[in-house]
Amino acid sequence: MPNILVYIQAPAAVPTKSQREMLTLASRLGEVRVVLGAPTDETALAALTAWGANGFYAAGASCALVAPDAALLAAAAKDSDAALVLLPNDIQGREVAARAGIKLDAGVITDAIDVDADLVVSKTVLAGSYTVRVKATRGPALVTVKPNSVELPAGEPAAASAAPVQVLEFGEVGPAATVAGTVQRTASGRPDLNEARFVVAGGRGVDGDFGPVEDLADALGAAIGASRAATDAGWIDHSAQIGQTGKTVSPQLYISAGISGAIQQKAGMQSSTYIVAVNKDPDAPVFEIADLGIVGDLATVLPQAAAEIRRRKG
Ligand SMILES: Cc1cc2nc3c(=O)[nH]c(=O)nc-3n(C[C@H](O)[C@H](O)[C@H](O)COP(=O)(O)OP(=O)(O)OC[C@H]3O[C@@H](n4cnc5c(N)ncnc54)[C@H](O)[C@@H]3O)c2cc1C
Repeated sequence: MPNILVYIQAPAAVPTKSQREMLTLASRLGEVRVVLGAPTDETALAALTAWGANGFYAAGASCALVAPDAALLAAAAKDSDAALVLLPNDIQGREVAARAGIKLDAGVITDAIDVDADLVVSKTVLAGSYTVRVKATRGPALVTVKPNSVELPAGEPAAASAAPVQVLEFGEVGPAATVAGTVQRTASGRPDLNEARFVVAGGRGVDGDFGPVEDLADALGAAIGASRAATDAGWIDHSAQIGQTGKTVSPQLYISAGISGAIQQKAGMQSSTYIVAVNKDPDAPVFEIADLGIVGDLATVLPQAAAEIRRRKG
């Protein structure tokens, strides 16, 4: 059985969905060890063990920055003779993969949606228009996995006591930077946009009022996204931007409201499983990729949808 490493950037008492997906995928393929990107406690270690970790690698000194995390990951890959390393497909995961790839002279594959038993990786390319199968020709393959790609087992895993932690020393990693303080972001109560199963996104068509988008998102339990026109207008924070210069999401359901469907917007959402578009212009390009298109005013359509969802939920 090959040794597989999973990089867990921020371990917590309840692993995030994308962390659980990486652990589920890794457990299918081999013997799993987790590389801890930040110091943590017994509760988080026990939760990760329940999801399949057989051991942990931690840094002698505090990590949480890309340079030391990449050094720790490379040291762990050498120590475990790993055949595969899974990382999140976000900015930090990709950067750690790239830096560790250079240290290990190993192949880096991003945007993965699956890995088979021969460690052949399926990944989406060209804004989700194609799926290709690729294999690293050198080194442990460093693979960043897109959220919502791996089906989780039904129910919670049985509780487990924390697997052992091995502390690795890897010397100076410079440039000299350290975390001077940490402030946790105030939780919005909505799912994280990167890994949400449902996303409702608004564009210039909301005309400054994200109320209907927020209301539908809350009825569905969805995250909120936006086009660049909406974030540039200051109607919503830039962290909500989806597209070529924003986030890439692939939820099971993406509801696009008042967004024309420019190529740069499609680049961030085209691989969503089911796309619903609401636009008052029947010729809007977004309808070309929509599974369900609704021609209408979002200020009318979205509240109706939210009310019907709430009625059905009881
Ligand atoms: C290098 C580069 C990078 C870019 N990166 C991104 C990116 O990451 N993400 C991104 O989104 N864009 C990006 N853009 C911008 C992109 O080209 C578009 O300009 C942008 O996506 C348009 O946003 P929009 O669809 O909200 O606005 P518009 O194109 O103005 O479309 C608004 C739509 O709302 C509809 N509408 C209006 N009122 C209503 C209503 N009441 N009800 C229903 N529908 C209504 C209209 O019919 C129209 O189709 C980038 C551009 C460049 C050049």
